[in-house]
Amino acid sequence: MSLLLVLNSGSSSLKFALFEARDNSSPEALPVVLRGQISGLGTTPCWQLEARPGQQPEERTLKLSGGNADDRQASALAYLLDWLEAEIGWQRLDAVGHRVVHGGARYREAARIDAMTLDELQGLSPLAPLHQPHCLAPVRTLAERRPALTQVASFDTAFHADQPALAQRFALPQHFHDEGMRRYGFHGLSYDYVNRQLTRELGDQPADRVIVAHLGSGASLCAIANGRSIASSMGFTALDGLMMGTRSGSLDPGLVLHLIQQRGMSAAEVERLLYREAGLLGVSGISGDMRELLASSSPAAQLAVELFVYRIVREIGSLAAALEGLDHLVFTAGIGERADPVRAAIVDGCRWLGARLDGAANQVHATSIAGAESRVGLWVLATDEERMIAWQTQELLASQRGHRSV
Ligand SMILES: Nc1ncnc2c1ncn2[C@@H]1O[C@H](COP(=O)(O)OP(=O)(O)O)[C@@H](O)[C@H]1O
Ligand SMILES: CC(=O)OP(=O)(O)O
Ligand SMILES: [Mg+2]
Repeated sequence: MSLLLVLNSGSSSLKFALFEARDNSSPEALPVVLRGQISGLGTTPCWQLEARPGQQPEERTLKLSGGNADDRQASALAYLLDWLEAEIGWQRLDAVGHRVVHGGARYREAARIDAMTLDELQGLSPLAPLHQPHCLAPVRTLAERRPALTQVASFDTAFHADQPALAQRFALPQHFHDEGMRRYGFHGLSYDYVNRQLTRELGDQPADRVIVAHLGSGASLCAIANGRSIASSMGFTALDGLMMGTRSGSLDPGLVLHLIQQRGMSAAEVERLLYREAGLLGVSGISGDMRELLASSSPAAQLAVELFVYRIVREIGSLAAALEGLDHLVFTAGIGERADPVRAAIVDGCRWLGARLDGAANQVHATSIAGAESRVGLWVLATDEERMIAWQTQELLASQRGHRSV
């Protein structure tokens, strides 16, 4: 059996999955051999392994060395690589597919990683400091341990690469744009997968005007018209747009200048504030984890959740304008799939668009949560970035073997 290993470094988790490689399959058809994650890297690290044939699922807290999130990411990776080596052994793998958050202007589709690619992708780290170093760390480690192993990068940015020119442009002189300073958009593997699932739900009919809300530790929205990304709330970096677990999302660029010029903050201090000390964590002063905020009776926790919802509702308005209307709103990722009160508040804010919730369906996280009178389809669809990465990896290998699968 040929096996594909997938590694997905998010801002609060390290996810992994092992798939059986099968040519000519769709992403949905790839059989999963095992799957799990180390979650809660910013709070309480937890090891989770999904049930496998004849085995119970595992879930336990994990003691990881390191005082800060970066150190915990590194020890989570070391723990996982040791576990994988003992569990499957590298020699059984066809390839490893990695989620790489930033592909810049050059990487518009999945790519095999060689030393030059790795250096180029490493150069994009300042544009995704919470992700890019952690996405690339396992590539380096595996290249050292198993130099013959094929490694592939699947990009968060690729799904957005063909957005209309206006959606990609900042209001800056042309040369900045030519030098790569433009809106890229992220979470593209998730959007691609979720959009496929919506199309299946609609009887293989791509919908005209869709907004997908990927609400995890990182959060963004994507406007999808007939299957193609036409705008996203994230831009040049994954700091833009919505309020997130520890990221501020969009704020007045004049505020950044103020922090530097009037408050005397260094660039590194501003980066730390906006990426790691803001968002749900900064506003609540309690946690960047939505579960903890929903369980808290503190007014600051309530304010953080209200602001999170308010920003999403306003951004939905913006993307609905870009789409000239809205037919379907889809919730996905950690918060989108599991936090029914957050979904209910967002849908309430979208009543002006004709959205009406089926409260009972929402509470049980049903696939369709639209009330009978809703003019907008409302959906909860689980994302599967690992599956998209496995499929893209397999497609790339097949095309390089000279027989592209369909
Ligand atoms: N039952 C739940 N209720 C509310 N929020 C949840 C629940 N489960 C997970 N989450 C949220 O989902 C986030 C993780 O989402 P995920 O998509 O896995 O993030 P990432 O990939 O960015 O690490 C956590 O930070 C947590 O806030
Ligand atoms: C791009 C991004 O923010 O990813 P994540 O949500 O996995 O942190
Ligand atoms: Mg994620």
